[in-house]
Amino acid sequence: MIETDICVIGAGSGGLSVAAGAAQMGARTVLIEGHEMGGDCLNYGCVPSKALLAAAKAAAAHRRPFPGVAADQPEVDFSAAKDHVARVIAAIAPHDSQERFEGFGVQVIRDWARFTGPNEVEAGGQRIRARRFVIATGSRPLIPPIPGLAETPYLTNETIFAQKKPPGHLLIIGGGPIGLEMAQAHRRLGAMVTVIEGARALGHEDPEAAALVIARLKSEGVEILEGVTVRRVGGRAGAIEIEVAGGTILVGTHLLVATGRAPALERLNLDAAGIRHDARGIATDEGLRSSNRRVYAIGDAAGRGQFTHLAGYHAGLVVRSAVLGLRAKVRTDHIPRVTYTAPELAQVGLTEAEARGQYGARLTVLRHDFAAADRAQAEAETLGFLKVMSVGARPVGATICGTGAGEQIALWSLILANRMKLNALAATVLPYPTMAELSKRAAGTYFSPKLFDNALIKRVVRAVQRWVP
Ligand SMILES: Cc1cc2nc3c(=O)[nH]c(=O)nc-3n(C[C@H](O)[C@H](O)[C@H](O)COP(=O)(O)OP(=O)(O)OC[C@H]3O[C@@H](n4cnc5c(N)ncnc54)[C@H](O)[C@@H]3O)c2cc1C
Ligand SMILES: NC(=O)c1ccc[n+]([C@@H]2O[C@H](COP(=O)([O-])OP(=O)(O)OC[C@H]3O[C@@H](n4cnc5c(N)ncnc54)[C@H](O)[C@@H]3O)[C@@H](O)[C@H]2O)c1
Repeated sequence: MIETDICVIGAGSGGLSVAAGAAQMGARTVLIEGHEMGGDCLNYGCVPSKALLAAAKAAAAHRRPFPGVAADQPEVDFSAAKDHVARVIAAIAPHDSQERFEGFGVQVIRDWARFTGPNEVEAGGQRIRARRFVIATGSRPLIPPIPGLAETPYLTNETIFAQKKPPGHLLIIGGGPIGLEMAQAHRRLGAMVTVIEGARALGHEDPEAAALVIARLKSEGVEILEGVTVRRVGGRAGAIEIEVAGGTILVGTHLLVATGRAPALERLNLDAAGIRHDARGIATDEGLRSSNRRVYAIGDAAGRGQFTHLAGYHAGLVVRSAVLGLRAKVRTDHIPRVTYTAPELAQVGLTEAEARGQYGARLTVLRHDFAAADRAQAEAETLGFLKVMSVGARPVGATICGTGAGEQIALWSLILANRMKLNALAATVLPYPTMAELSKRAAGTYFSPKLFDNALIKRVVRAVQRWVP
C-alpha cells in the first residue's frame, strides 16, 4: 500500500504537468502510466504530425515557383522523412522520461491503473491511496461502425507514423484536423490522397478560413469529397475499397481512419469510485472536480476539448486547487487552436458566426487580407486573412488563416486571456515589416473612423489650430 498526497493517472501532456508541479512544490506524488511516457502528443499526435508536416513543407518549398527562382522536382525519401519524425520524438522524449520525473521526486509506476474504491487505485501490483487523484488518461481514436471496417486493415494516428513505405494512394475517412494535416503531409511527400468527409471538412472552423485551406489542399492535388457517406469498406492491404453513397467505389492502397476521438476511460473502473462519466468524458465542475470530490479530470479525458495546451492549462488549475488549496475556475474563452496545414488555420475565442449569435448587432468584425501586409508582399505569401470579432473595443475572438497563423494568434491569445482592449494593441509598437502588423492594423480600423470621421474632433482641431501659437 502506497499512501500519497497526489496520484496522477496518465503521463501525457496533462498528467506530466501536474506531476512535475506537485512534486516540485513538495507534495508526495505518484504518477501511473500504462503505456509510453509522453502520451499521445509526443508519441502519436502533435509531435510526429508536426515533424512529418515539416518534412512535407520542405518538399513543397522546392516545388513552389517564386519570382526569379525556378521550381524544381524534389527527390522525396519517405523513409528518411519518417526518420526525421523518429529523431524529433527521441529529442523531446527525455523531457517526458521516467528518469526526469523520478528526479523531481515523483514515484512512477508503469502499469494501467484501475480504481478499487473512492480513494484507492491499483497498479503494478500495488494499492495506492491518495488524498487527491487526477485522471489524465487522454483519448483514443473513435472508430465508426462502418460495415466491413473491422475486417479491413486500416491505420490510425497510433500506427500511421510507423509506416516506413510511402502509401501509393492514401484514403482518409474524416476531414477534421487529423485528416487534413495527414492528407497534406502525405500528398506533399508524393502519395495520392483522397479525403472522404461525411459533413463539412474542418466543420467547426470559420467557413471562409476552412474554404481557403480546402482550396489549397485541392490545388496541391488532394481529392476532398465532402458530404459523402461511407457505406462499406473492404479489400486487403494494398487494395482498399470504399463504397460511398451513390454506389461509387474509391480504390486506394492504404486507409487512415480519422473520425474523431473518444476519452480513454475503459480501464479505470470509474464506477468503483463513484465517478460520473459519459461518451464525451468525465463530468467535471468548473474546478475540474468529478462527482467524487477527491478526483479531478483534465485534458482529453475531461471532454472539454482535445489540445495539448488545454491539458497543460487544466494541469495548472489542478495544481492550484489540489496542491495549493486555492480556488480554481476553468475558462474556455481564451483557448486557441491551430490546424497546421498550409495555410495554417488559427482560432482563439469566438468565430464570427458564434460571436454574431451571441452579440448580434453589437459585434464589429475587423478584417484584413494578408495582401495588405508589406511583409506578405515581400514573401509572396499574400493568401490569407485575419478577422477580429470585437464588441466595442473588447475583442471576443480572432481567426487567422495563412502562413504563420499559428504564431500570429499568440498576440490575440494574450489579449483575450487578459481581457485587454484594442487600445492595448494601438499603444504597441510592432516591428516593420512583420505579419503581426496586420493585428495592429485591425485595431487601427476600429479606432480610425472614431478619429477621422468625427465632427467633434474636427471642431476641436480647428479651434486648437486657431488659438495655439
Ligand atoms: C494526430 C494528432 C495530432 C495532434 N496534434 C495536436 C497539435 O498539434 N496541437 C495540440 O494542441 N494537440 C494536438 N493533438 C491533441 C493532443 O495530442 C491531445 O489533446 C493531448 O495529448 C491530450 O493530453 P492528455 O494528457 O489529456 O492525454 P495524453 O497525452 O494522450 O496522455 C494520456 C496518457 O494516459 C495513459 N493512460 C490511459 N489510461 C490509463 C490507465 N488506466 N492507467 C495508466 N495510464 C493510462 C496513456 O497511455 C497516455 O500515455 C493531436 C492529437 C492527434 C491524435
Ligand atoms: N493541430 C491540432 O491542434 C490538432 C491536430 C490533430 C488533432 N487535434 C485534436 O484531435 C481531435 C481529433 O481530430 P480528428 O480530426 O480525428 O477529429 P474531428 O472530430 O475534429 O474530425 C473528424 C471528422 O470526421 C468526420 N466523420 C466522422 N465520422 C465519419 C464517417 N463515418 N465518414 C466520414 N466522415 C466522418 C466528421 O464529420 C469530422 O469532420 C481534434 O478535434 C483536435 O482537438 C488537434
